Amino acid sequence: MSEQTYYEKLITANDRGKKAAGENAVNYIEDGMTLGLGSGSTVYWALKKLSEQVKQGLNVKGIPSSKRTESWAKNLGIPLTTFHEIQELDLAIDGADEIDANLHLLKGGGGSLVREKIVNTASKRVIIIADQSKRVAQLGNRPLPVEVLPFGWEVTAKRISHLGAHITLRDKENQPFISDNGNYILDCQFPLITDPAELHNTLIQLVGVVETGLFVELADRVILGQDDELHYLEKPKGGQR
Ligand SMILES: O=C[C@H](O)[C@H](O)[C@H](O)COP(=O)(O)O
Repeated sequence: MSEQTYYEKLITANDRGKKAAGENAVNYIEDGMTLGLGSGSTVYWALKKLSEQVKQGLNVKGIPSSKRTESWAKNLGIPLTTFHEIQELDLAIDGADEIDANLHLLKGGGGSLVREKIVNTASKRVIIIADQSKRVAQLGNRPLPVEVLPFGWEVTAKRISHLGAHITLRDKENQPFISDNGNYILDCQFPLITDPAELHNTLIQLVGVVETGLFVELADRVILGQDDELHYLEKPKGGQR
């Protein structure tokens, strides 16, 4: 079964929620905008809807946050640009693996966290789309993806484990998973994460760590879907980008 056919099966309420949230996010796109195109199965639906509007004459340009998104966008006829041409984007639309009440995110389930963070931080506004199951009281129910340099990854993993995490080197078909940037991903199961900013700041200082999947104060709005029903979460007042 192709990846696209798999996504389009829409078996569960959460599958249908991803579609509803992804399609709804396209309402925030205006003619002439430059877009950050996030990664994952929820973003797939946003791209599909966006492609319909592009066919009807909407003028936008996007920067994809993964090779997979780039290939989808090309197949769907969405015009692309690069950071060589433009360094600030109007709006990024991206998925997430966990979302807490402060709109802090845990991301990287698909291994695209580095490019996603570059794209999101380059965007004036970030809208996160997800099914309702991604909403959590506290981040860290699932392992935190951390992208690391392959050289000496064992040393980096040991240092992270000293911070209290159980580490698994992500694999794909019995080989280490390689990110779009040629790096490894360590899936780090911490006890629940009480202070995402502090944990990110600690991890990012370790030599060998390229980026963490903690996205703190980056999301401006979250659209959560379950079946056809949508719920919106706004960044708490006083939050900064
Ligand atoms: O690396 C992957 C990304 O962070 C995705 O945005 C995240 O895993 C959510 O993916 P999905 O929409 O497939 O649940």
